[in-house]
Amino acid sequence: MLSLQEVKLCLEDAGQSHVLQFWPELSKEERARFLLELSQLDLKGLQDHCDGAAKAAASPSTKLDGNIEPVLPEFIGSTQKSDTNTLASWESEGILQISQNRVGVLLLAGGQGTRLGVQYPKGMYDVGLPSGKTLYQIQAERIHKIQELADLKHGSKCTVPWYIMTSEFTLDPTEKFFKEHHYFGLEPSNVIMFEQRMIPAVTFDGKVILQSKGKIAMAPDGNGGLYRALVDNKVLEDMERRGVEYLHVYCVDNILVKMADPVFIGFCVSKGADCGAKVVEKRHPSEPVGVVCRVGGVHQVVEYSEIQPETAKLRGPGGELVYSAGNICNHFFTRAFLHEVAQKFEVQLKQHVAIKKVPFVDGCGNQVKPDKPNGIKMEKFVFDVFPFSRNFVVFEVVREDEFSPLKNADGAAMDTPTTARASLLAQHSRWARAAGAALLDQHGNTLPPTARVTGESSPSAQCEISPLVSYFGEGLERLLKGKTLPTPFLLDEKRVKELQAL
Ligand SMILES: CC(=O)N[C@H]1[C@@H](OP(=O)(O)OP(=O)(O)OC[C@H]2O[C@@H](n3ccc(=O)[nH]c3=O)[C@H](O)[C@@H]2O)O[C@H](CO)[C@@H](O)[C@@H]1O
Repeated sequence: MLSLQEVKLCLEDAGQSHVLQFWPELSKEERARFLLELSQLDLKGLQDHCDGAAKAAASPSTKLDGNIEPVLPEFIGSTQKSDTNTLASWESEGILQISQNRVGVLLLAGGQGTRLGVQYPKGMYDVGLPSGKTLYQIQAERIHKIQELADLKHGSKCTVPWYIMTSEFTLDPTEKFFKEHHYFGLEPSNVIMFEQRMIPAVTFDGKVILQSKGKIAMAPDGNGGLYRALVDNKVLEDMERRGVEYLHVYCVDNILVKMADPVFIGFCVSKGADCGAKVVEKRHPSEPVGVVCRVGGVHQVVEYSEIQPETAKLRGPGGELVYSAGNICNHFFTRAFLHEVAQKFEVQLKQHVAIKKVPFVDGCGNQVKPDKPNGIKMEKFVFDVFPFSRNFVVFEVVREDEFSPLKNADGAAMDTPTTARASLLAQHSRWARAAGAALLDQHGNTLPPTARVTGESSPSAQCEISPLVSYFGEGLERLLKGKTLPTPFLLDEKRVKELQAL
């Protein structure tokens, strides 16, 4: 730990002496805590960080759109446009890799979930399913199931390790939650939590913001902080020790996420890709999803906050959006590629500017909750490594099967607890019907097949199938064929036993 004198000098050099302006007022404990926090900061790089943030916020964002082109078809695989044999071969390849312990999953869970408006990590959210399961539980159970499917097919006893990137905001509650729930039946040593770095928020004139008299306002360094965090926490070494060659990286809030999706993994492995992204067709030009495209001939994602509206609105001859490859934050990486990124490219990753309302303490020591944006947070994005890939592929999937994110609180038009719940129940109703079941409403009337859920509508049937019973609709026919099922219907392991006993 640095001494107060050393910290003082560094802050002076960085033009940030105001950080210690309330030092005389702090208690002994507060001083010790603050000094520790300041010692852990990159004080040498502080001036560059502050100047860079102020400059980036002041300059208009670089307009990429002149150079933008869609991804060429030869780089795109698709679940909808491929025949059953091809899909089956990708799935087999993925399952084989999983059975050989070569696949891991990595959850990006360091975000603050501001839009959803909860004070706890988003993964702990319960969207109101009949089972009451949280996003974390659903994800854990899908890991269980995919391991089981691989073991059944190959006679293995495999593990899909679950790496979870948290931040100062999410680590403690996430750890506690997993402990309280006994890691949802997973082996704790196969659930590896690690923390991303935090960086100071800065005012428009390049000054570090004090959140309180003895604390700097810090924010996670964006989900692209992953690459530094992999090194800081020796995650790549852990992957190597376990023999994990392929990683499925995903964001926390998509209730339909297919953990270690064997079809996606199999597709990427068959193509010899080092990096891949799953996409869905964008619904409308202003949908808040990034667009996978090429800029100056190089694959990358142009984030929804950075694309020009005129570009987003462009349509092809058939009326389809030209930039329709909507990023769903589900990425494939080889360990070798991640290693190269960590060694060579991490420092080159672009910094994105987010202008936010950051609570602060003013010069007189008053706590202020600003009503308009006052601070700059710099973030790196997880997909900004795509340009460094030598063999990048895109995998197009069906929205109804794979993407329904939880971003906003109920009341918003889309991506809410209600729409997430509706998407999952509609998918499970489709599975039950495809397996040959009829679903009945409370009055005993047969419910019509669920319309394609657009996110806004409610499904007609409350049918939930535990991931411990089925991962993607498989294995249901022997249980449900010819059955008439009153809803709400919850197919969990207990119910399976009852059905088998009939
Ligand atoms: C930068 C990025 O990936 N943007 C994608 C993200 O946008 P979106 O703006 O929705 O991204 P979020 O803020 O939800 O973050 C995505 C994920 O990254 C995690 N996180 C975020 C910040 C951080 O410092 N640390 C961290 O781990 C979050 O916990 C979350 O799991 O998802 C959309 C799909 O739903 C995509 O269309 C966007 O292109």
